[in-house]
Amino acid sequence: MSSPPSLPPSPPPKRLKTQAEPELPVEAVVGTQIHSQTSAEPLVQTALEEAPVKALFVPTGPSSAGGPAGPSNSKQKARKRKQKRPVPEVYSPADVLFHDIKDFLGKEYVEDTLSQGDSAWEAPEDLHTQSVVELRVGAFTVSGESISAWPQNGTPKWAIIAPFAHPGDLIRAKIYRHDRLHSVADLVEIVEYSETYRGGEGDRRKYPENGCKYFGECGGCQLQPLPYQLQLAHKKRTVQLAYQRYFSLDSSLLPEVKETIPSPKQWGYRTKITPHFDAPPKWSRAKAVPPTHKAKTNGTAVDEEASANGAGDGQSEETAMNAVEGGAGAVIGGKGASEAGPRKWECRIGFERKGRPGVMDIEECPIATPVLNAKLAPERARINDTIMSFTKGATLLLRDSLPAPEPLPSSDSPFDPSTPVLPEDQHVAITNHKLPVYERVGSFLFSFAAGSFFQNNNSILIPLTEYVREAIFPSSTNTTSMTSATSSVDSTGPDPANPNPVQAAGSSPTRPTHLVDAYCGSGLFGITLSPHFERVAGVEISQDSITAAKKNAEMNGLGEKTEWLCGKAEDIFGGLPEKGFEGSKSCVVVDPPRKGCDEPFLKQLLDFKPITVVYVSCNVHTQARDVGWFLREAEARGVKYVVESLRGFDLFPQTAHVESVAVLRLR
Ligand SMILES: C[S@@+](CC[C@H](N)C(=O)[O-])C[C@H]1O[C@@H](n2cnc3c(N)ncnc32)[C@H](O)[C@@H]1O
Repeated sequence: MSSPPSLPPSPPPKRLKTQAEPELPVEAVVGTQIHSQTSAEPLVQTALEEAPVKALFVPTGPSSAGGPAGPSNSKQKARKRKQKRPVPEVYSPADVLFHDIKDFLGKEYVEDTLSQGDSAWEAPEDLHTQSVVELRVGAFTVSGESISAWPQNGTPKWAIIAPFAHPGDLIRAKIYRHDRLHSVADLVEIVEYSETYRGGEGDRRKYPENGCKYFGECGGCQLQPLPYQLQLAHKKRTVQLAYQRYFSLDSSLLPEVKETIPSPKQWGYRTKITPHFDAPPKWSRAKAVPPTHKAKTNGTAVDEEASANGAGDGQSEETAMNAVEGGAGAVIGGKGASEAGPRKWECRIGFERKGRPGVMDIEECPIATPVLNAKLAPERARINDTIMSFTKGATLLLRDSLPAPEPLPSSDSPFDPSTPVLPEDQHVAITNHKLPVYERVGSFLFSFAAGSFFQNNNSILIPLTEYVREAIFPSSTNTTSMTSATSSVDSTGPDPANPNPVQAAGSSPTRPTHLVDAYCGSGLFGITLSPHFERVAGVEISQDSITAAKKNAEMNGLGEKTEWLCGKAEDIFGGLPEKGFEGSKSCVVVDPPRKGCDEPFLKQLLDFKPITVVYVSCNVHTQARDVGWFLREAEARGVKYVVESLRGFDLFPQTAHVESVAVLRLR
């Protein structure tokens, strides 16, 4: 059992007053540009000329530490020649960014430049790494960074990406890297805050007390400075752009993207956090106690994998030195520094920094639930006490759980849905990835291993599963789909007005009686939607997840009604027909990992030919690709599916992430 949470809730009160805040000017999002220019002054300033930079934002680029300014010297040139210039993998964040750049600079210009070979990689002559430039920001990228044109006067030929700035802001930014048709920069200063887009007292960048104290340095929560309604609008735009870019069929086949469904909790919602730390560099360990174990031997609280930074010893050292140069203070005193005393390495436990390697120290994370924040302090102390024994970096796991129910519900004595919902201050934090976590979703209780997948924002799971139900049974939702998805916070059980919707639907040939939960994990959709179906099957590739789903079904008294099938990727639907599941009476919920569905899966889905497909996705870009593929392949077989609705769900407020739900119906 963990100690009770002691941290106060973190939401900044001012931020919640969104009614009076401006609508998102859609043209300010990628796709349209603002190339306004207020100053006739030269907009480029090299680091040599530069006045001392006030550290408004922590510089993020790896080269921020300093170094020669201005035109490349011969070493730099040689390095440039050798530099590999990989074109980003399609659907990756870098590919999405390149689409942003393409939209911003103009498709024709970009395609023309790309066709000329290497010129897309050659930065304009007046733009050097280490130079500080003044920019009027033109747009937002999908990931929530700013994009500005270069040159600022005249036809834009190059884009500059800088964090933490908004369309319309006038900023100073320090270039640290060139890439294909763009440079990446640190934000040095906001000279003028855009009033149209943001501005006012609520602007967290002006009033840092309004938000997370790590904003400006931490790599997470990029959208945090935006009022919540603008975050939702940004995510709607992300869904629209993803389908414009990756759908591959005519856009007339798509409905308008609906408003993003908000998260009931915008702070303190995250039920799982995974802070990590680097191992101490060799030089710091030399004088300390010799290592007694590797991270891997700690089988409880530390994830067995090395840290997400992948930092081995050498890399840790480099990271630490970067940190001292960048002023983050991980190392005190330089090599052999006598005045400052012997150099000392400090352990940092937290998350990735924005735009630079290494971990930043985090004492609290305001998007995490209170019990996780309360547990973070003792976990950090425990690692700090033993840090010299780690030869590899590692990742901690903290997961919010209900206390284990006593007795544990079973098929003989299932979970009682009338059990009161426990208040948050009675939750516990689980740190061993093998231990079970318990979560309540409406009338159902779920259990899964702490290290396995479960959605990380419990507060939105009822609206999400309700929305999926309403999408499957549209006749009952003509007027209520939006309201009930946003307001139903108490239970996902049978509709009291229509307690047996399957029988009530009676003879309707298009009303599914069977549900297939594909990529079912521990059974979230299959179990929460079970009251509305005669039979439910979950299919999955992971045996552990299937075991958890089966147990969850039994715990909730659904053992008889449900089937949980562990399938091979190439035969994932194989076991369904013999269990009585036919496409003509089924709907399928599809919820794959970020890489989306593979072709064998989609082919099997098409062979199955369900009445409705509800595709829930944590990566709208691969979802757009898959939906396009599915419609095209169906058409080729003479089968017609239509995309009935598209909409984002805000599972991760303050971040740029959007969960997307597409509803496809057989015609
Ligand atoms: C995003 S999770 C969704 C889990 C579940 N629907 C939920 O909401 O909790 C994706 C799941 O897909 C499973 N998976 C990955 N590849 C698969 C495949 N080729 N076929 C079936 N399931 C797969 C993973 O094991 C994981 O449980």
